[in-house]
Amino acid sequence: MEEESSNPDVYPIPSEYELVDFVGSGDFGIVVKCKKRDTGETVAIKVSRLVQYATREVGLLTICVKSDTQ
Ligand SMILES: Nc1ncnc2c1ncn2[C@@H]1O[C@H](COP(=O)(O)OP(=O)(O)OP(=O)(O)O)[C@@H](O)[C@H]1O
Repeated sequence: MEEESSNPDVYPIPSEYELVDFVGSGDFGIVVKCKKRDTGETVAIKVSRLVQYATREVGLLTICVKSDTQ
């Protein structure tokens, strides 16, 4: 039986995206392959289990992007 944490149906995907496939899961959430409905662009969306995890990861990625562009 599929583990609940690996089931994309239990996670919200923004309505402008269509769910294509489940990609993988980490300690803090899942990653799904999606297609943007208006442009057809393929993207990976990470859905964190808790908003605190998302906030922390966005903060860390922001630091990485800033460091990379300096
Ligand atoms: N942008 C991406 N494109 C394609 N696959 C991705 C992308 N981001 C993550 N993945 C896949 O989804 C899986 C889960 O990613 P996730 O970031 O949730 O966990 P992780 O990389 O194992 O780290 P952690 O457990 O610390 O969160 C990854 O192992 C990888 O296979």
